[in-house]
Amino acid sequence: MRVIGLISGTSVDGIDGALVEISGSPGDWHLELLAGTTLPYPVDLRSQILDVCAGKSLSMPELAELDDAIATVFADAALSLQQSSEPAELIGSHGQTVFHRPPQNHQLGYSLQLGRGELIAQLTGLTTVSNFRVADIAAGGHGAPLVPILDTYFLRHPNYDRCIQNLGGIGNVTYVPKTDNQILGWDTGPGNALIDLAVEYFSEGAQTYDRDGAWAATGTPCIALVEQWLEQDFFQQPPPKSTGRELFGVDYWQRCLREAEPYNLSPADILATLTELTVVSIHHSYCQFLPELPDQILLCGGGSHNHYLQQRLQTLFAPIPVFSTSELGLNADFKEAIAFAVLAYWRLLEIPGNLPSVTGAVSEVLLGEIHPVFTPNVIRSQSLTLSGLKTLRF
Ligand SMILES: Nc1ncnc2c1ncn2[C@@H]1O[C@H](COP(=O)(O)OP(=O)(O)OP(=O)(O)O)[C@@H](O)[C@H]1O
Ligand SMILES: CC(=O)N[C@H]1[C@@H]2OC[C@@H](O2)[C@@H](O)[C@@H]1O[C@H](C)C(=O)O
Repeated sequence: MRVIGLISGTSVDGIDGALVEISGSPGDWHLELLAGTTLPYPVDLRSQILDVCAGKSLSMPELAELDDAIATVFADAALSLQQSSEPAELIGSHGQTVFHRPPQNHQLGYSLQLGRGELIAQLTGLTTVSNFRVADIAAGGHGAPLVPILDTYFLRHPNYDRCIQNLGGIGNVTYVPKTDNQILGWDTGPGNALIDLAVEYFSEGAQTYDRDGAWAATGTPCIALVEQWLEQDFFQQPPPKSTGRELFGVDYWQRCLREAEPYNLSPADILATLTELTVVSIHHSYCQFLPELPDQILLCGGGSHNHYLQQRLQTLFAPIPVFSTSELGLNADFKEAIAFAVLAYWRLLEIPGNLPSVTGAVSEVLLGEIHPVFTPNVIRSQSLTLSGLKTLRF
């Protein structure tokens, strides 16, 4: 089946879309990436989303308008993906996280993704699965990270214990041992979110990220500050754990800037220090929470293009090799989008998509809500599901 996966992550840079041909059966899935695209958000919409992530209040009508504006851009990404390829049959849309609160004590977590699936279905004419995190949260889990199940199926190696490290706005790891031992995974802390905020501040809005890590590479990290920041509770907390811009967002960045003042650091030094926080927090969490260090570290997400960050990881983890999932055939830029295509497909097949050993949920659950396409007097998705039933032996 040809499925489109869509996501905008915590960097809020735009919608990553992947058109994927999925075939096979449980235990023997096959994936082919037919097309990938990144559609940047319109500047105004991006700044509205970032304001909401930073705590700005919205009235209910404003919330509805924002939800639909995001859904419309997601639908545009799905439509543009099909312009030069055969049409898709299904969409899995993660949406845009604007608020994430992990579960605490006996209080359920809360995670809100905007860009409603029913509007994407209407605008694209394709059945759309969305709201992937809520079922895991209802089962007591964090609802994140969800991509580890994809890593498990597609990146397990018989001879190597692997860590797959995503470097998005937030960083997260999947530990895939060579044996049938338990898969582990958690959010490691900041990925690029603080680096992006610093670049935007120091370039007075002219740049939004440190391309290839070139700016940070001209600075020197302040190790005393990194050690001070690493003492924070989140880094010491054992998995399951998840986080977001609520913690590693604007307030955190402003605190970093204040705490850097006594050290008289240049912008390049501050960028190198924030990059070092990402690197050291990853190393610290592997050393603390893995049964043993892996044989290989595979990078994905936009931060895998940051050469300085990659070199610092390589130096800290030497002699463990650090390289991109793209080198193994799983596109590092579209892996998350691919994952939501796969999860949508599994939702139709009624295959659970969460890993309780990662999210902390009490059980496996079906992820995602199915939004059919309603045309006058006909529910289009029924024919899709019925033909699916035949070929997939529902
Ligand atoms: N060439 C590059 N050099 C350095 N950094 C880069 C480069 N390309 C992308 N990035 C970084 O990657 C970020 C986007 O990464 P990605 O799209 O994986 O994040 P995301 O999906 O929004 O986040 P998350 O995975 O946390 O949900 C950008 O904000 C930027 O900081
Ligand atoms: C709530 C939320 O959107 N979490 C994101 C975020 O970005 C990276 C990390 O934190 C990860 O836990 C998750 O996204 C990916 C797609 C996941 O669920 O695996």
